[in-house]
Amino acid sequence: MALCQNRIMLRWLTAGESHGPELIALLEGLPAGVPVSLDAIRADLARRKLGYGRGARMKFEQDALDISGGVRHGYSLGSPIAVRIGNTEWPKWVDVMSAEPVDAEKLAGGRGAALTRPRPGHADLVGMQKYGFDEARPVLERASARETAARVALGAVARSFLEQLGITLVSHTLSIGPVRVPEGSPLPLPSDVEALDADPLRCFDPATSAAMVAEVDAAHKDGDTLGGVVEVLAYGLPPGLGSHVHWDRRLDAQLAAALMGIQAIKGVEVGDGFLTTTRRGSDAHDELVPGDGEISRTSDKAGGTEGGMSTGTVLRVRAGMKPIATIPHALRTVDIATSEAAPAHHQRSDVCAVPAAGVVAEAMVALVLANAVLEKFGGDSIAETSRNLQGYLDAIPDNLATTRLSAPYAE
Ligand SMILES: Cc1cc2nc3c(=O)[nH]c(=O)nc-3n(C[C@H](O)[C@H](O)[C@H](O)COP(=O)(O)O)c2cc1C
Ligand SMILES: C=C(O[C@@H]1CC(C(=O)O)=C[C@@H](OP(=O)(O)O)[C@H]1O)C(=O)O
Repeated sequence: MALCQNRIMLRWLTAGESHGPELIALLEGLPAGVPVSLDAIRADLARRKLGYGRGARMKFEQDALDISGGVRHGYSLGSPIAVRIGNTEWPKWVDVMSAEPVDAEKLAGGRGAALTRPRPGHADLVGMQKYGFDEARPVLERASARETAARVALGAVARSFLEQLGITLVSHTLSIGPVRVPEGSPLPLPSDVEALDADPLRCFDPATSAAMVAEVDAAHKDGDTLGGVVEVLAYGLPPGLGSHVHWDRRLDAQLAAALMGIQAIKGVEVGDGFLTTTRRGSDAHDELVPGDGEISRTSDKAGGTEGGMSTGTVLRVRAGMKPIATIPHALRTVDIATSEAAPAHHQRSDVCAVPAAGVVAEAMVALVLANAVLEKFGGDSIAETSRNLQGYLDAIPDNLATTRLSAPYAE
């Protein structure tokens, strides 16, 4: 949900635990007439499972998708869209996650055993303190990034809405641990998405991707885990989404909050972000030059926003993910049942989930941009939103018109 307190146009909520029967997601405020295809959502759910270094669960668990409201014959109705994603692992967890009380002997040992050795870096310990639990299961079930499947499903719908307006998103992996795509590498275009999804790490640079695979192998061998950085690009945005007039109307602030709301994301950059802080002002900004009937920017260091508003160039945001906290070579912790030192609990986990985080980041950016579009242009049907957008673009006076794609990225 966008940060904006008083002008939320698009609302979204998810529910469900990692090993519960299903995830539920609701999207409210989408205009009518947006194509919503179960196959397209399934394709995005499959993309979220991709990535070299994902754990065993990704191989055997299927996302059983169903839409139970808001869509008819492949198009949105304008009513709330309700999505269900069944966890096919559920039969193994019926007792452990039952909504009804369960006899204690059914939970003794195995999956139902109390998790009293909290993992440093996960939500376990502070969640127990805050919610008054004596073991980590009730905390980790909702902290788990299994929930991101629900957000990706809604993000696929938001992406379809944006695509109707000529706005296309691309996400890719910039770094895994210390291995990084060289600075200044070309940005992937919408036409590169298929190739990106085929890459083991969703990295656009083949040599870097090969080095990333080696890095994941090395971490796996050492019983360790890795983080990294993903980037999301949005092509085709109009200028003027978001606003400079108040903190919670700023598009960059809304994007940062949405990205930071993804499990394990610890840093967000817009455009060149922290690199810009090392430059002098004369080298930090995108100069404006007269173009062929339109004003052009000479570069895109800002990453597509100025003053909290989209500039109409390529939006470029990054999210930095910390290494996975469930580490085979377990970290030190305290068993809260005995107050003795102990290794943190570990059953299985991802070695690296950065490529998946890129797909989740893309979904979050899609939802924030869809909200920003609806805030600016409104519309109860996609035709009305589209008309309003075109009317706004047509009304920008010639002497203020800017080139939508800055030179290096234009297709
Ligand atoms: C796609 C994805 C997959 C993840 N997989 C795991 C995992 O297998 N094991 C784990 O401990 N954490 C995993 N995490 C991260 C935890 O969910 C996260 O660290 C935890 O909820 C605590 O939140 P925090 O890191 O933001 O403090 C994953 C995160 C994402 C985005
Ligand atoms: C299930 C998913 O991710 C899970 C996210 C996660 C965590 O702690 O965040 C821990 C792992 O779950 P488990 O402990 O059951 O193996 C991941 O597999 C998924 O992304 O669909």
